[in-house]
Amino acid sequence: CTSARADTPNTGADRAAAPTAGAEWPLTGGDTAGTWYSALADINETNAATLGYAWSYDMGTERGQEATPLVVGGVMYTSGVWGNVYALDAATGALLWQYDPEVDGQWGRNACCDVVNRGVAYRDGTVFVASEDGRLHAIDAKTGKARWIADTIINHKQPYASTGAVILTKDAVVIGNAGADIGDGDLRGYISAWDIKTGAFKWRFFTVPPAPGQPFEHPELAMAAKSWGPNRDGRTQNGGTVWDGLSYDPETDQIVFGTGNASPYLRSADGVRHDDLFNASIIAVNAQSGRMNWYYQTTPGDEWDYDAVQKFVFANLTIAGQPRRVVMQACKNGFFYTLDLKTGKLLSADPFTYVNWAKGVDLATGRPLVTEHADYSKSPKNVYPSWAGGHTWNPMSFSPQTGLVYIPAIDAGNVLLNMKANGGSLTHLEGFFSSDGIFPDDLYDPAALKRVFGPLPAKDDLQKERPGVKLVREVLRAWDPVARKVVWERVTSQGVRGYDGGVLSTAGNLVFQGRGDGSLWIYNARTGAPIKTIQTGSHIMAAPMTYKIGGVQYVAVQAGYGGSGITFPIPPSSAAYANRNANRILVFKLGGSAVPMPDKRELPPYLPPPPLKASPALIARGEDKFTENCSRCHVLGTPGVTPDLSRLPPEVHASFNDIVLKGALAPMGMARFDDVVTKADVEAIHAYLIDQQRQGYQAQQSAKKASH
Ligand SMILES: O=C(O)c1cc(C(=O)O)c2c(n1)C(=O)C(=O)c1cc(C(=O)O)[nH]c1-2
Ligand SMILES: [Ca+2]
Repeated sequence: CTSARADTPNTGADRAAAPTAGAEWPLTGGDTAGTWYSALADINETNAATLGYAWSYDMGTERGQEATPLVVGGVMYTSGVWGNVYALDAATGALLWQYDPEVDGQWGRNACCDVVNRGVAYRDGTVFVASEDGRLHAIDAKTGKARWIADTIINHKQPYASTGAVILTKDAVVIGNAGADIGDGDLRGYISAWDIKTGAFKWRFFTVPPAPGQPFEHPELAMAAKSWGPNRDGRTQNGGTVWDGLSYDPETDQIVFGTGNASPYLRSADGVRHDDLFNASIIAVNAQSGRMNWYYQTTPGDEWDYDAVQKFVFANLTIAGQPRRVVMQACKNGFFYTLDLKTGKLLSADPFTYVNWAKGVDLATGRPLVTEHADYSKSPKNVYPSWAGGHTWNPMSFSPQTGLVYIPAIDAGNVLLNMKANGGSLTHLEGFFSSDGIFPDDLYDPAALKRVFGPLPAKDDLQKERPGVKLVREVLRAWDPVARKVVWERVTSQGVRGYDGGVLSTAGNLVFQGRGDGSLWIYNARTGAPIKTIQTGSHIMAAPMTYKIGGVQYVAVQAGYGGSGITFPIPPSSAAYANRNANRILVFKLGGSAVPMPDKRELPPYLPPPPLKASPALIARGEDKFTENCSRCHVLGTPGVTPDLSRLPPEVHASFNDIVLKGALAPMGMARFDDVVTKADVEAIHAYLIDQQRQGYQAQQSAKKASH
């Protein structure tokens, strides 16, 4: 079902490691090789300039959209926030059905980076999705009704979530999960396999060993346990979540996946950085047994949130004169890895973006040559890449036609600090443990951060490392995996993070990528010359895909801002700053029209704040507690993905304690926090918010007066 259609040229398919997507797009990544490449060439470099709007579908939500839709049998299947599934007529956009997994809003807290979902899987009339709460749903593709549901989470007290796309092996559905950045570091990452027909449990592979003294669930963990050093407590020192990048290679019957960071980041009890297997590793397991075939650790003793979960691409490459079937990854840690798919042998590891945490990778040992600069335990360091990664979940694309990999790279460092040692008022930050990683972007203001985080380096000093290059930017890079170098590149945003999109390439010699500013760019795949730009008015983070129905080739992409960007104010450059953050599926065709713009964003006015009698000390404590527990999702005084808490209406003020401590708004996704904040904390947070509202209200009233 994944073969290219006869009416489409497929010039480079000999270099692909799996049948290429054509009229249909049956897997999230287009094919089992995960190339995000299509053999369709009706839209090509000679006519792409006439590409325009065909149809769109408003998904009814306003958060991050990260999935790539599938098209099978004329129907588009895709997922949105919480794991909602949509089935649409792929020619018209008419909704056939929508499936709501009915996730308890309390689970929203477990998602470090928004309640996103990265896609569905399809086989023989059934659609599979992982909902945000880690349940696996098999849905009848005709009716949209559940066939079976399996709860894949082993411990509901720990902050597990699931955001990645599931994969299908010959007879199983395989699911990963998330949560290695939050809580106190108590959860263990794992993947699990479930019978594709019945949903019955088959096997589970843990990525880190159990606590010392506990029995190993499978033999690989005995070896992993030896790499943790003598002082691991095992209760809080874990990690290794598989939150994206699950791949299945039918030829070797292997599942290839990456594991997330170790948690917490700074956890060494004896001052020594231990490897801590299998954190930040690439692993291949036998799809039948779940037993490990090989592993390669990208970032031993990961202290930088360098999850190795970025999506994999399988390809046939000639390396050093030898034909090889390889697995490639542009890792969060800034290195582009090429490994032999069968054996896991490391073939190359080269920086595809600016890197200063390691000097390189020793190909003989496979180990990175970690620099002193990477050690932020004693003083803050601007470490490249940032915790967001040199490349993250946004799909890269491999064109077997050009032999190039198109990487949406994040060329940014982050000021990492040990909060316990830096003299700030805060020593713990939810989502970062006792570290923090601050982007030195155009808005970076060390003076404003000093009370809470302690002294931080001045921007001018950081700039000296790379004069003339913005400290935060995003760059689309065409990477030659054989010559191991950049062939062309385009800066897609700079100054502040653009949260630009994933990539699609096609046999029409085209590369498609959306940007945070709402534009969809189409490039010549060989040269990088821009062919066409379409303004959509919607922030695009996800990757486009393409399909053909009734003789017409379409390009589709999901739009919506959120993901890890939920933590920060929406950047003024984002389309979601000027316009409503409408979650839309946007579809294009040759000769199409202009895209209808979403409504303009309207900020609610500041209402008069409730009376406040609070000491400056209480307000400062409120700022600390807000930063520690609330700022992962909420912003103040500026557009955000979730409500701006400096503009609360009277009814929210009246029930503030019940919302935070009793979950009064849990059905809307605002979880209760009574296990981490006390009533006194909530009073302090509320005082801080009222004070923020007072400042906003006063500024608004003076502006009104001035304009009269
Ligand atoms: O370690 C983890 O469990 C985990 C999970 C997730 C996630 O599930 O979205 C992200 C991260 N880490 C992470 O480090 C990260 O930068 C990130 C960005 C995003 C996103 O969707 O934009 N998710 C995640
Ligand atoms: Ca992580």
